[in-house]
Formats: sequence, C-alpha cells, structure tokens
Amino acid sequence: MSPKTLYDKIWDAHVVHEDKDGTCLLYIDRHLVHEVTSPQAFEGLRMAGRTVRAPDKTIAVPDHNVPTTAGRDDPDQMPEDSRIQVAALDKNAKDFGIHYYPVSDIRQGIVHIVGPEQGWTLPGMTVVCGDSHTATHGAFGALAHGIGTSEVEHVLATQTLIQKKSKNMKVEITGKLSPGVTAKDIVLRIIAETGTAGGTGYVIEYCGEAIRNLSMEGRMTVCNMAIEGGARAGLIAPDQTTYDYVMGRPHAPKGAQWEAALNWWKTLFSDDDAAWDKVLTIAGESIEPTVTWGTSPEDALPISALVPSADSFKGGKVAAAQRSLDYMDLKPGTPLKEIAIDTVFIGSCTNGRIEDLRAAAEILKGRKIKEGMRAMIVPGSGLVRAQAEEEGLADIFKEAGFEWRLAGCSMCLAMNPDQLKPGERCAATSNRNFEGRQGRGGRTHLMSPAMAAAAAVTGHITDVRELV
Ligand SMILES: CC(C)[C@H](C(=O)O)[C@@H](O)C(=O)O
Ligand code: SF4
Repeated sequence: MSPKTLYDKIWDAHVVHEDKDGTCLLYIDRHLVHEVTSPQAFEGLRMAGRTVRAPDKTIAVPDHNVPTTAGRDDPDQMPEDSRIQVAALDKNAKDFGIHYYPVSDIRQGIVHIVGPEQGWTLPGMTVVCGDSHTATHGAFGALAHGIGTSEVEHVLATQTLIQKKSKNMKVEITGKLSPGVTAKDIVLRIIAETGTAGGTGYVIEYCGEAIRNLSMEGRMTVCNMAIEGGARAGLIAPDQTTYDYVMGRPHAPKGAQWEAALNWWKTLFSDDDAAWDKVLTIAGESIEPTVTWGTSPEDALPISALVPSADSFKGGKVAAAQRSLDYMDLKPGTPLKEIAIDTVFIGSCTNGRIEDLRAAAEILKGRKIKEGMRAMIVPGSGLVRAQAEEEGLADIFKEAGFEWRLAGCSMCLAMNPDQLKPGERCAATSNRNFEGRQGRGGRTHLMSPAMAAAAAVTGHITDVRELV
C-alpha cells in the first residue's frame, strides 16, 4: 500500500462515490448547526418536504446572537433580528428532532466548544458546520471544515457532502516553547509566516514536539485558526492526550465500542514516507508572545517588535499595510508594548476554554485592571463557566474588575450586544481582527489569554513575561 497522510486516511474512509474528475461524495459523521447559517437550510427542507437524514448525528446550539448578560433567556432581552434567528433554531431543532442545547441549558455555548466537550467530536470523523471555524475539531484528528448554507441543507438532507480533495501541507513546530508562550502564539506565528493565503488549497497537519506537548485545549486553539491561514482544515494526529480528553464524555463510545474505536484511532497518523505538497518548519524556541498590529491575522509580530512602516512591505501589500495603519491609528516605529488599550475581551472558540481562563487567572490573581478599562471574560460554554466558578477563577476575575459573562460568541464578532464603539481599542483572544469585526470603527489586537490579561492590568499591550 502506498504511504498516506492522516488526511488521506480519513478522506479515503469516507468516500461514498468518486466521479471521474475527482469530485467526491463524502459521508459526514457529525453535523453541527448554529442559528446564523441554518434558517434557510431548514426552510429548504420544509419546502421540499424532506426530513433530516440523520438527526442523531446533528447537533444544534445558539451562540452568535445570544446576549451574555443575566436574564438573556427572556426573549425580550434580545434585539429583534437575534430573537428571530434563535427562535427559528428552537423551532427547527424541535420540528426535525435533532440534538439541541438551548440558551437555558448549562451545556449551551459556542458550537466549537460544545461539540468536543460533549464528546460529539471524535478522531477519524468528518465534521462539518456552517461556520468557518469548524477547523477547531481537527485537533482531535477529525477532518473538520466549514460549509455554506446550501451545503448545510445538503448535509441535513443526505448526511453527505460534495467535495474535491485538497493538497497535503505539513506544519512542524519542533522543540519546546519558552515560558509565557502558548498555542495562540504558535498559530499567530504560523499565519505571520504563511500569510492568510499560504494554506489555500491545502489541509494542514500540525506536528512536531511543541504540538505534541499541547493539551487538547491548546491543540484546538491552533486548529481553530487554520482557516485564517487559508487552509481548508487543520489536523493533529490523535494520541494519548486525545484519548484521555475524549474518554467518559457523554457521547463518546463506551465499553467494547470504546475499544473498537481506539483500535481505529491508533491507525490515524501520517505514514513516515507520506508525500507532502508543502512543508513549513518552525523552531518552538524561536516563538515569542505574539500580537497583531493590523487588520488581518497575518499582521502578527513578536511582542518585542515595533509597528512596521508600510514601505517595509512589497507590492500590493504596501497599500494594504498603510490602510491597516490608518484604520488602527498606529504610527510606524511605535513599540507594540506601548500601544494603549481600553477594552479587553477574553473568550471565543479560539480561547474560551478552561485552560485559557486558568492562564488569565494566573496573571490576574491579586491584581486589578487599570482604572477605566472595560474588561470581560466570556466562557465558551456554560460548563466551562461552572468549572471556572468551582475552581475559584471567577472570583479572581471579579475581584480584578472583569465582568463575568454567560457563554456565547460575544465580542468576537458584532452580532450581539457585546460590541466595540468606534475608535475603541481591544486586546482580544479571538481569531479575527478585520475592520469592524468587533463593532464599527473598533480596533482589535489579537493575542493569547495571558497577554490579554496582562494588557488589562497595565492598560497597554504588555509582554506577559514581565508580569509572572
Ligand atoms: C457567522 C459565521 C458564519 C462566521 C463564520 O463562518 O466563521 C462567524 O462564526 C465568524 O467567526 O466570522
Ligand atoms: S466565537 Fe467567533 S470565531 Fe468562533 S464561531 Fe463565534 S463568531 Fe465565529
């Protein structure tokens, strides 16, 4: 047998039919659904008189629109458009008999945090969702990617998806990370090197010692941003860390089924002599805490750097950099560490898990946020929130002056009441720093939870290593 990559193996195991031109029909193991990209898909089913083909493999949760303040399960707390989308999901979940975690359920949260937490996401699966950050689930060695609303309807109706195979890219992070450097810094550094188009046409497998040493939370952070580097999906081969995380979760296999699953999962790695279409290697030791200065995730630099000048770029990038500098209101040559921040957002499907909250709490313990700072921590799910309360993290956040919110996408994107006002500058743990992403005219600097917590304390972007 010819050697295969992990991606090849999962792909081959799911092909139902292949056309002469390479177009395939893939079987889908899990379909995750949220309120923004699903209403028309369900409407399409209704109009065609169809049912959901595999309701047991279809899981829905509202996350993008939901407010994160107390009393939010009262529909009157939501603006009209949000209320309509959430009510539609409530109704569709009920009418079509799919698994559902409504706003009132403690298991509700961001779809990419709920799926793994409940054991829906397992190694070797194909996982899709009408959401670009579905790449997150690749951390389990699952082939996971976003799909459009018409594809959501196709998967609901048939449990299959029409796809063409991508190319194989390997990103290896060798060696060890330095203290204060996290999964977020790894992925920002990768995107800084590849650019937002470097992964276009590829599925990326992340490997190497520094990746192996990450927890599942950290691996999810890395895969979450595969899409920001342009890749179709990100993957990490499953290992003991993965099995330990999955075992015992509500929807993970049990008993003899667990053993059978484990036997298959243990075959899920890239063969030594597998062929790669593109390879990038980065030394873990060379990665510093990393932040973005511009309006694209590729505009990322080590914390020790200065804001670049537009003419340090080439070709079309010169104008883009100038536009970023203008929008971000930054002067070239300013140390990143001197950029003043007025808002801090810790949360999102990139960094809203328990490990992220622990990292923030470690910095915030016994400290207060800078006077006048608006700072919020939004756990990625109700269960993350409950665990953080049990571990005493919530008390640390509240004592430091942070708002302690309910689960949802929150200030990651301006689809709910948590938004930046024009000109506000935010240290954010999310994954996109596009113009207006967190609110019209708002300015976003992406960084790790520990770095965002440090900025909340000092009032400016800070090297977290100076605070520990
Ligand atoms: C609203 C949704 C379709 C969108 C996505 O696809 O990623 C959102 O989650 C985002 O992060 O921009
Ligand atoms: S947290 Fe942000 S990136 Fe993740 S699904 Fe929600 S809006 Fe998209």
